[in-house]
Amino acid sequence: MSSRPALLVLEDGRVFRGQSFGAEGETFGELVFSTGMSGYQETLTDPSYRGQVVLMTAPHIGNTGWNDEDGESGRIWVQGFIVRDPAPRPSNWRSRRPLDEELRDQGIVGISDIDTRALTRHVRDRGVMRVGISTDTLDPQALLAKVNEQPLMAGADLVGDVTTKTHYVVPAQGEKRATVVAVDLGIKSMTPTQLAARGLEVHVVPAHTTFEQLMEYQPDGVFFSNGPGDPATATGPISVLREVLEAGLPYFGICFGNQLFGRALGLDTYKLKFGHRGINQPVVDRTTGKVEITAHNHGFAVQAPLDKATSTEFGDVTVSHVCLNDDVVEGLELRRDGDLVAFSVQYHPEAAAGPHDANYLFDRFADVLSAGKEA
Ligand SMILES: NC(=O)CC[C@H](N)C(=O)O
Repeated sequence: MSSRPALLVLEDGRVFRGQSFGAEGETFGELVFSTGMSGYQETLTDPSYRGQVVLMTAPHIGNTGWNDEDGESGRIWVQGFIVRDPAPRPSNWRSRRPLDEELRDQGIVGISDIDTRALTRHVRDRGVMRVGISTDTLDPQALLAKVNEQPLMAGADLVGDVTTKTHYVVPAQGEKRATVVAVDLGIKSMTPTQLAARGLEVHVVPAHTTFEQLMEYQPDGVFFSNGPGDPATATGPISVLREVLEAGLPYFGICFGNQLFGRALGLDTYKLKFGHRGINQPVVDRTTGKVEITAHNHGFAVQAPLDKATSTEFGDVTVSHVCLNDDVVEGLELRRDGDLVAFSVQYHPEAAAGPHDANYLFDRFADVLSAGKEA
């Protein structure tokens, strides 16, 4: 591992000095922290982290190395990576190479050996902000000047960077129950697999697909994935989603797909002070009162009244799930004449990395699709 010095400067001028970790060079982005004790490979490869520099609050990172199975996509998407204490040697039967080597191969600039607890507390107090990490510019004022030139996450339209260029099909496993179009706003590889495991034939399509193009696949329902950036900028997918709801097609959305659902229904989204990122966030299902431990990665959220339904042109929308830490909206349900027609969650039922408590939501979508086909 390199012992070259690296510098980290926050947009408010706070400075941390550490060691180069991963690639050498310079990088910028929005600094966010993840509290997951495990799952760094999934975090690094989650397309929703486009534009962000991720700090792991767990101090010892890299223990299980890098394997060929746990990636959520074909590459690392984070803009930079911050750890306290990198494991010098991976130890796991699936490990193919050390994390540091993989970061270097993919050109991801990181920093280690800094007080990640102090940095996390700073972000919790002041809110997320832009950051720069460099092994080249070791003068804080010079790096700060560059940090201040970077774009903000509010207003960032990043879906075009991560979406698939072409349509592809993930065939249904077992007997086919229905056809789904999954709009890729930054989809993770295991999400279509989870849908296919419920007997759904999944057509994954680029983010800019129009309603007419999407209907050519004759879907029984539509799915919108997770994705990076500010949901307010995704005006194209939002208007497609309004057409989907207008046509009465069942809908399921995850994370960004929850935020776009909210916006399609006329609700607002807003930026959280420091977001939710980790794999042990408690969420209550307000219908059953059951608590789920869930995986989160979101910096924006939907604004909706918790205690009453909001009537919209498409039906009545209610908040189905709420985060027990801070009452943030974590799920929405749209009913027409009492029947569930569309729903979404702000968290990650695909559970990569993370607990499987919320896996039932994929079953729920398959059931809504089957009910729609019978009607
Ligand atoms: N994982 C996601 O889909 C993230 C959605 C959005 N970019 C946010 O930060 O809130």
